[in-house]
Amino acid sequence: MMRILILVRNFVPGYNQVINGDWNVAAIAHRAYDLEGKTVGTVGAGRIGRLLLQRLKPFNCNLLYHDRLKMDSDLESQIGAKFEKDLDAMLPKCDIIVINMPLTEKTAGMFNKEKIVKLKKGVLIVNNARGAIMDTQAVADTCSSGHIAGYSGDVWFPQPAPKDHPWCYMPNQAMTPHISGTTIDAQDLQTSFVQEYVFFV
Ligand SMILES: NC(=O)c1ccc[n+]([C@@H]2O[C@H](COP(=O)([O-])OP(=O)(O)OC[C@H]3O[C@@H](n4cnc5c(N)ncnc54)[C@H](O)[C@@H]3O)[C@@H](O)[C@H]2O)c1
Repeated sequence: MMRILILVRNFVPGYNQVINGDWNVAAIAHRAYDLEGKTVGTVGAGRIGRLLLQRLKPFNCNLLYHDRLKMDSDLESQIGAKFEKDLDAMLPKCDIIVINMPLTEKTAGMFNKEKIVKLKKGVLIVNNARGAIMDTQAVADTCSSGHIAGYSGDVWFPQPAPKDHPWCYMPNQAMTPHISGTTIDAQDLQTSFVQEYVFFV
């Protein structure tokens, strides 16, 4: 959710302006949008994909999901997302695509140049899942050409990312190291799981 908002509102260049002592609102605003009314599609609607869709609901977006499995209709209507059986049919409808499926033999390199050009020109992509689901160079090239207007995630291939990884240098990226699961709260939770396990063995 945070990564979608960072891309939609063009947050990173604004942050960089403050660091550099600049003040140029127009330079940020010409690429900043409202999330309301945008079409957001998740590729994978398991635990993370569903939680994302639930969090997006109050933003009044048009929500789509592609998964191997359709949700039961009660859950689908509660979440307010429409199932798209055919991924290639969903891709051109989305202003924002979020990757929430596992890395498997089938999904490795799935988002290659051929797939990316099926996306709307100016699409924003958030990859929560695994870096290797994307074709690294295809993402860098299509960010540079402007077909992808913004790319964010914390997953890379390989990890740790080498200093010369193409995603470090491509325009309009909002990448971080792999930090999603390492908040203080998440570490506390992991510690309590380990303590519970040790107590029982
Ligand atoms: N960035 C991070 O720190 C971080 C943290 C947790 C998980 N992850 C990644 O996110 C992924 C999703 O996590 P989750 O907890 O939601 O997993 P999950 O298993 O609950 O959900 C994955 C969903 O993807 C679907 N899926 C599998 N193969 C597919 C395909 N080929 N096409 C379309 N859908 C497909 C499954 O049916 C399932 O609904 C994980 O596999 C993991 O790689 C990343």
